[in-house]
Amino acid sequence: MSQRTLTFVTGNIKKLEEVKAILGANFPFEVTSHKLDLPELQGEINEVSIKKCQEAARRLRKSVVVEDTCLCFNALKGLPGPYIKWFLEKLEPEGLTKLLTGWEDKSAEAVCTFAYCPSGDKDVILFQGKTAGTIVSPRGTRDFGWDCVFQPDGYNLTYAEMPKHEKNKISHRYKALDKLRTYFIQNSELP
Ligand SMILES: O=c1nc[nH]c2c1ncn2[C@H]1C[C@H](O)[C@@H](COP(=O)(O)OP(=O)(O)OP(=O)(O)O)O1
Ligand SMILES: [Mg+2]
Repeated sequence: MSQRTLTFVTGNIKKLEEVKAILGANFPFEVTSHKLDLPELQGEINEVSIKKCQEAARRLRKSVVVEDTCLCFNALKGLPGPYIKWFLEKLEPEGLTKLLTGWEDKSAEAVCTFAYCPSGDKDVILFQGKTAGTIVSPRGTRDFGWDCVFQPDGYNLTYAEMPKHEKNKISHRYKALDKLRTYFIQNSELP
C-alpha cells in the first residue's frame, strides 16, 4: 500500500526542513511540499493562518497544510507578531534587537500556527505551539530568520547557537507539530 501524502504549502525551505525532521518516521503520512508564496492578510494570528490556508486550498484544489510563524515582543503588546517577516527584511536581526532599546522588558514569544484545510468548505483546523524567550543581540548562524536574536527561556544559547536537534525538541514549531501529529494519528483516514 502506498503511503498517503500531506501537502505542506510554503515558500520557506528552512521551515520544510524542520517539519520533516520533527515529524520524522513517526508520522502516518508522507509530507510533500508545494512552493507557493501566498498572500498574507493583516489581522490577528489565527485569522492570518486561516485565510492563508483557505487560499492555498483554493489554488491547489485539495486539502493542504500551511504554517505561519510570529515573533511577539511583550513590551510591544505582541508586535511585530505576524508582521515579523517584513520587520526582519527591513531591519535585519540587529534592528529587531534595537526595537526594544527603550524597553526594559525584552521578553518575547515565538508562535507557530499550522492550519489544515480539509477539501471543500469544512472549517480550518489550527495547531499552535508557543515558546517563550528573550530578544538578545544576534549570536550564532544566520541561516534561518530571527533565530540569532531569540534565546529561549532556560537556555544560554539562541536558537541559532543550538544544534538543530535541540531547537527541534523545544521550539514553537515542535510544539505545534506535536498537536498536528496527534490529530493525524487519531484521524488517519484523512486527508
Ligand atoms: O523557527 C524560526 N526561526 C527563525 N525565523 C523563523 C522561524 N520560522 C519562521 N521564521 C521567519 C521566516 C519569516 O521571515 C518569518 C515568518 O513569516 P512566515 O510568513 O511564517 O514565513 P515565510 O513567508 O518565510 O514562509 P511561508 O511561505 O510558509 O509563509 O519568520
Ligand atoms: Mg509567509
